[in-house]
Amino acid sequence: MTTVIKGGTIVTADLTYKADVKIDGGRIVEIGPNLSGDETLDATGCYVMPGGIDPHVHLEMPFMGTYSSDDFESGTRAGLAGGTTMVVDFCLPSPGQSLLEALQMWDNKSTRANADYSFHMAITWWGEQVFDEMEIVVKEKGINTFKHFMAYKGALMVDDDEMFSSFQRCAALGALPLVHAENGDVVAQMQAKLLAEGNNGPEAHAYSRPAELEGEATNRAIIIANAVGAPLYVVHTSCEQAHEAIRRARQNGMRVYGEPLIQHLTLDDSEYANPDWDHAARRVMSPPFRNKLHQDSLWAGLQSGSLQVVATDHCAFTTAQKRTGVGDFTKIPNGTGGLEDRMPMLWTYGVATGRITMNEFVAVTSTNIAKILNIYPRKGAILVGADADIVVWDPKRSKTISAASQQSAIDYNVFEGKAVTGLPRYTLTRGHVAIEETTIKTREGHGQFIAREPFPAVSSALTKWKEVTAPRKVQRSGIPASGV
Ligand SMILES: NC(=O)NCCC(=O)O
Ligand SMILES: [Zn+2]
Ligand SMILES: [Zn+2]
Repeated sequence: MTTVIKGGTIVTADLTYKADVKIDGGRIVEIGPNLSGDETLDATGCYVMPGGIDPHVHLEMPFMGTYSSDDFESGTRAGLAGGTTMVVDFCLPSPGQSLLEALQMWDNKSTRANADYSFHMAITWWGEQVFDEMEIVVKEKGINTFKHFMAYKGALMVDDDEMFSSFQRCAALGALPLVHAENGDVVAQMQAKLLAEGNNGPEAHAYSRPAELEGEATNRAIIIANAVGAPLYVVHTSCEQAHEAIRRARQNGMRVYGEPLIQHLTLDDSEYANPDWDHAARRVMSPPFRNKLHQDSLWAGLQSGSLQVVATDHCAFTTAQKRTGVGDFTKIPNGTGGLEDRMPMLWTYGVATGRITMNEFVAVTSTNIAKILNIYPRKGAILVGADADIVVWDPKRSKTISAASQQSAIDYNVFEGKAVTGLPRYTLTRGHVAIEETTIKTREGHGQFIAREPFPAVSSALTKWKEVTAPRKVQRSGIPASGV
């Protein structure tokens, strides 16, 4: 059966034009005027864009003694409702656990996904087994990205030694290292000091993770990546200090990418001063929300191209889960939701305000990350042959965000009460119409794992450059006698 999206304006990262889109077998088969098919979707007054890709989500994540409450079913349903057609989750081996064994656990969890997905592999410890299994992960399991937590001391954190070894292995395999950049040692000390001083509320979470600690760690990760000749992707870049490090590295010719979150772009640290403990705790995430100057920096990065991707780090915990940390902020599970709201919030606060163009919106919500993850143009494109992961975006549809009507499994929404204009009329996942305005037609299990090849071009360029600039022993004909 063929489907035609008719009467809309196609908006991609670099083009805006009027055309119909014909879909067959889950792929785009024709783009042009006056197309017809078995089924027609009316896109009059709408923009036809690549579905969003959220490269940073944690569905059913085991973390801080509990599991994040959205699983692959509710999480991908929430994503589709907001125009996101693919997510990338993080496979997290426990320290000492085989990467392949952990991957099997993540494979089991993801079978209920409504939309396509992929995994990043986390490096949570280092040894010969990890070194060997990284090759299998890249060459046989279709994963070309490895995540490193520079925070969460005593849990997921790795040190500089481990990062250097892992980044080196990434470079050799043509894989991309990712970092959560915060100085975990100093954060741990600051947490202990704040608690000892009686500062145990959710606001102390923000005090314990100042922007300088993110900037320092971002810079450190960049320097390590550069030392081994690896590219680098910095997740949830939240502040000017981290952005500055990324900007400087890029100006110096390094392949470093930065990913602000929609939460950091639109919500600020005044939330932690709320007298309602639940309100503040629901917004505890790492890095924490920052002030408006940092927000301006992140927006400027998206505008100028020094930051490339807007994600959510969707990691949703219920109020009951958050309350584990009453009396001790270090026990509040870190994470917030955002999958359903990323695209409408970015459209409302980005495109509708004139901060970014429609084409830039497409670039930062899908095309750039599709290229970074090496899945372009299968994903992130409106092109013949691409997967029909499409959002028919109605710039006039509006709503007020509310937990009462959201798809996420949790009982609140950090964007509660925000009025957004710009919502999906239809969201298609490989040709299946999963969302028709407020009607949910998702199919559990429809989502497929998207394998990602390594990056031969980037890694061979960096390796070549490393070789050209490598330290060389100076050959000397005569060596003077020692002076002693
Ligand atoms: N960000 C956060 O607070 N929770 C999820 C885990 C992570 O990405 O650090
Ligand atoms: Zn993180
Ligand atoms: Zn995360």
